[in-house]
Amino acid sequence: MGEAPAFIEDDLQKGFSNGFDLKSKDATTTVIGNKAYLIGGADDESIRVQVLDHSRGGWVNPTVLGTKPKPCKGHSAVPLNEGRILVIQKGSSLDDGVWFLEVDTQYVREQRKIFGSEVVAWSKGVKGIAEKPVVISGPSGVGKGTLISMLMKEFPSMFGFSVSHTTRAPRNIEKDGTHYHFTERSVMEKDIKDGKFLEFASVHGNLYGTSVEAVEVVADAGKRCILDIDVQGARSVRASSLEAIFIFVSPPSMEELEKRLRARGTETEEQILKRLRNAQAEMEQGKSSGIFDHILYNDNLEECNENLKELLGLDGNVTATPKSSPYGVDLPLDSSISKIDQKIVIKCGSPEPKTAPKNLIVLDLSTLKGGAPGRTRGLNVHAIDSFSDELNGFNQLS
Ligand SMILES: Nc1nc2c(ncn2[C@@H]2O[C@H](COP(=O)(O)OP(=O)(O)O)[C@@H](O)[C@H]2O)c(=O)[nH]1
Ligand SMILES: Nc1ncnc2c1ncn2[C@@H]1O[C@H](COP(=O)(O)OP(=O)(O)O)[C@@H](O)[C@H]1O
Repeated sequence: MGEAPAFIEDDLQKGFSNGFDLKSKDATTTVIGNKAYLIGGADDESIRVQVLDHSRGGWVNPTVLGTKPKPCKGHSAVPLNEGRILVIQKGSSLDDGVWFLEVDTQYVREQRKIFGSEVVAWSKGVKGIAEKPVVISGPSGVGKGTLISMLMKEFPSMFGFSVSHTTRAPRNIEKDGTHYHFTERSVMEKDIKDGKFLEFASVHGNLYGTSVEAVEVVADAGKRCILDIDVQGARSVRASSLEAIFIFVSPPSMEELEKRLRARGTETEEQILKRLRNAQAEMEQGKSSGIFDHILYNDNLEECNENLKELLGLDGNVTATPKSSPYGVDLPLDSSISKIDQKIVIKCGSPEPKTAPKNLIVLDLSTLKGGAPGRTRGLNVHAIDSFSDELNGFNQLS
């Protein structure tokens, strides 16, 4: 950050004069350390990013991960720290226009090792913090799906289901996009390689996985996410940056588990035997791996449902967390931006108290959570006028 090193200035000049593929006049250049990040122009229907890396001998097209912003009518870019650039899209609504380009966060560093090349990752800025997701694991036939359905039926506005991807064939009653995203193995493998999955595992001979988007859309809807995933998946989530509550559902006995699995009547004999064999290992791992915060015994279904609600703090009078309301503010086309500590001030138009009483937008970044490959949550935004006491310290503003 700060002044660009002289060689970067040189290379930037060369980059432009060499006609490096920079078509947009709205592009910005942000220097962090020994690299410059050129943001602007369209690429695959998203904003293009190019990196000037002196140690690699010039401009490189990085692998761009995360959910990408659509091209816009210009943007402002502000380096926040060594790892992230704040990008504010002009002319969009505040709900859609605040983005973070991660250039050296832990996630980006990990992905750089995997790809063996330059990596940057986009993450959308979102208001409010999501409640901790609930991970539910347990052997096939123990009653996970039944318990989750009961919970979602009783608290429809509170919980949302993380719809996994799987390569297994749909059962009769299962709908694509509701129970699972049924998918081809080759497509899913490519998406895994492209970093679109939070976790994945091979279970009973099929590939299953939770996409980053599956969890984020539930949180976007202001709901608490429930994941029904196997023990390997739970272990991966435990090791990830997603903070969750981990619950293992245990059957009263292996005989009862077999009875339920057979009574459900959705698997062939061969599949049932495979699931029962895998159940042994899952039970051992579930009870001793240290992954799970709670073990729930599903003997009597009603009792188990009550115990699950108690674990989730739903046994008293509860009200759903209200969904955060949209900002209802548009980011101006013509604006200037200042940063002090963890606050950003966007100055819109002229500071006329009568005609533009709330002409400044303040983004408080001190409570940010999450990040690429998912959303960056906890953005705190409000509008003030330029005579507000809150501006003390924003001496860059004229
Ligand atoms: N790791 C992982 N496991 C999953 C995912 N979705 C489902 N599973 C697990 O895959 C296993 C098989 O699920 P399914 O085919 O629906 O059969 P069922 O458990 O017998 O209903 C279960 O243990 C699920 O919890 C996922 O996205 N990731
Ligand atoms: N406590 C219980 N007692 C008896 N049957 C149960 C109980 N819980 C679930 N079941 C039944 O067991 C079968 C397997 O349940 P399901 O929710 O599909 O399991 P999972 O999602 O863990 O594979 C279903 O037919 C369900 O109705």
